[in-house]
Amino acid sequence: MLKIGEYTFKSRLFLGTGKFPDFEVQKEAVEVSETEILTFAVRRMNIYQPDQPNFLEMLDLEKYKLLPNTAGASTVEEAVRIARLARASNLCDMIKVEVIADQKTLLPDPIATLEATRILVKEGFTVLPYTSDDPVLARKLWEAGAHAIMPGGSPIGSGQGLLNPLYLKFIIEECPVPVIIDAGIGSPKDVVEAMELGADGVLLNTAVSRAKDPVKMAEAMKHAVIAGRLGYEAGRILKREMASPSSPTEGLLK
Ligand SMILES: CC(=O)[C@@H](O)[C@H](O)COP(=O)(O)O
Repeated sequence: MLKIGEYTFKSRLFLGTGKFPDFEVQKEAVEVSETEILTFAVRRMNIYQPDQPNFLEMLDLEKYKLLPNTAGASTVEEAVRIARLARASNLCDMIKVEVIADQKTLLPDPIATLEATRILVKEGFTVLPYTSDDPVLARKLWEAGAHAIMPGGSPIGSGQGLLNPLYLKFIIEECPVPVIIDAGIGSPKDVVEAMELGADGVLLNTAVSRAKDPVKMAEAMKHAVIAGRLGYEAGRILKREMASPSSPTEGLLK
């Protein structure tokens, strides 16, 4: 079971809801993934235009915990305002803090992310900051009270997988709260790698929504999370340079 703040989840797959070809495919992909946590940009919601179509209306919201995110924010003030707006709209008190510093790399602003995290923790939110793979910053975030840390595998939407598994491992080993690898996942192989490193979960969007068959990919990601977690818990063998026969020959009659 995955525990974040006061919430408990069976699934360790967090699914983003952007860029699906249409609502039907999105609904099917979400269902088949068996995710329990859906993230979406508050700015993308039609909070101001309730008459406009809204993908949340397609889903059985009893089955999912919503994780609004502050995508689109580039300052502390914007991120905090978006989080408050999400809570005031009864979306959820969990918030993924995303403060983007650079439009080319979509890398997060470390200082603003830390500051927004401090403010939102004090206001009683369950806070999950999206961060880079910097272990020092990750420490500062959980010291500030973040309920989970979400380091990026590689730039958002790039599908490059885990560029710095060593630093991600440092974060995972030190962090006393769950670590969710967020962004840059390209295929189920990347998910297995993240989970085998010991990540508590993965958050992905583009790899599913832009796959040739998003529904099939959502199912593949579900299995990858389970396989990677099982592999981590089972404990892999050590890598060795030399071969070692699968059927030991010692003790056999000559
Ligand atoms: C949906 C969301 O929160 C994204 O900002 C997230 O970081 C996913 O990134 P990918 O699209 O690379 O999976």
